[in-house]
Amino acid sequence: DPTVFDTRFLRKIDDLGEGHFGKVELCLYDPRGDGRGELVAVKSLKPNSKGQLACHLRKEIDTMRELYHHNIVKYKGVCSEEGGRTTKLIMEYLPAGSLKDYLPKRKHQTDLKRLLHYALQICQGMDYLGSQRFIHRDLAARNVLVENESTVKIGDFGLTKSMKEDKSYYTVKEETDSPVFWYAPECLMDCKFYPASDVWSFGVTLYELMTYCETSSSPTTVFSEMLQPTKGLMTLTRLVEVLIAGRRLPCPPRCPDTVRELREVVRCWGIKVNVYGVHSLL
Ligand SMILES: Nc1n[nH]c2ccc(-c3ccc(NS(=O)(=O)c4cccc(Cl)c4)cc3)cc12
Repeated sequence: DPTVFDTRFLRKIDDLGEGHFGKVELCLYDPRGDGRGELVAVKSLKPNSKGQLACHLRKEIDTMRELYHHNIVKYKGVCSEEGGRTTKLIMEYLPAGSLKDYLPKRKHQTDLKRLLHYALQICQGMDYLGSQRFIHRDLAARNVLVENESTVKIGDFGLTKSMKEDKSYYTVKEETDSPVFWYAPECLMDCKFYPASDVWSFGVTLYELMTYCETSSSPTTVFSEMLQPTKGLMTLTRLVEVLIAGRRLPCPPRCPDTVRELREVVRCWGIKVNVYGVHSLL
């Protein structure tokens, strides 16, 4: 079975990213032992992670197994260790890394047309995800990978949830280390995630694209300055207050009005009320 990887032949080369409970590593899978094996990206839990997190990773694996799209990172298989008690997710390796790694270094070679081409591909990947009745819940530039200067792929599904047949949203039970500055108001206020919540996060990701993912202009930097000096839970309360007051991330320099309108007025951060929970900001 080509989707089963033997841990004996998996050798770590580098770190690719780290979440609260997991990590993504670049590994060489070299069953012939001649150093000419295949480079893969391996997602695993950090040591001493609690049992329920192993269940989360297995659910992420089950999700990725079902996804086939040009703008979604390819699932390659799994690698089990410790007698099957721990499982690692094996994905295709994209050497250019995430938009967060790539854009700041390529600012002068990336024009508006290409930024919007990336935005379109993120939409195409997310549209496919929605068509499979999944809500991503963590769309952000750090989770969008660059295959080459013309192609990007959604690269992490750690918070992705499937909507039950009879439901149009997902209720969060417990959440740690939440990417609150990418969250729509209904997520912050009611812990409910709708497909439209991903649209809000796409608006924040579009803002990251238009600022070339520069840390000085990042949503975290800008919102933290906006909310000073709150900390912890107060940040969440204060963030909801400023969003209800109508404040938003600023329009990046040289951002065309059409893109600003897409983000702020028409689709992503619009102040709308409807039964489907599209940003139920009053
Ligand atoms: N360069 C790559 N090729 N294939 C990949 C698959 C995933 C990733 C990846 C995807 C997402 C991240 N974002 S991240 O914020 O580091 C992250 C978030 C949640 C959980 C974890 Cl373990 C890591 C970091 C790396 C990179 C590559």
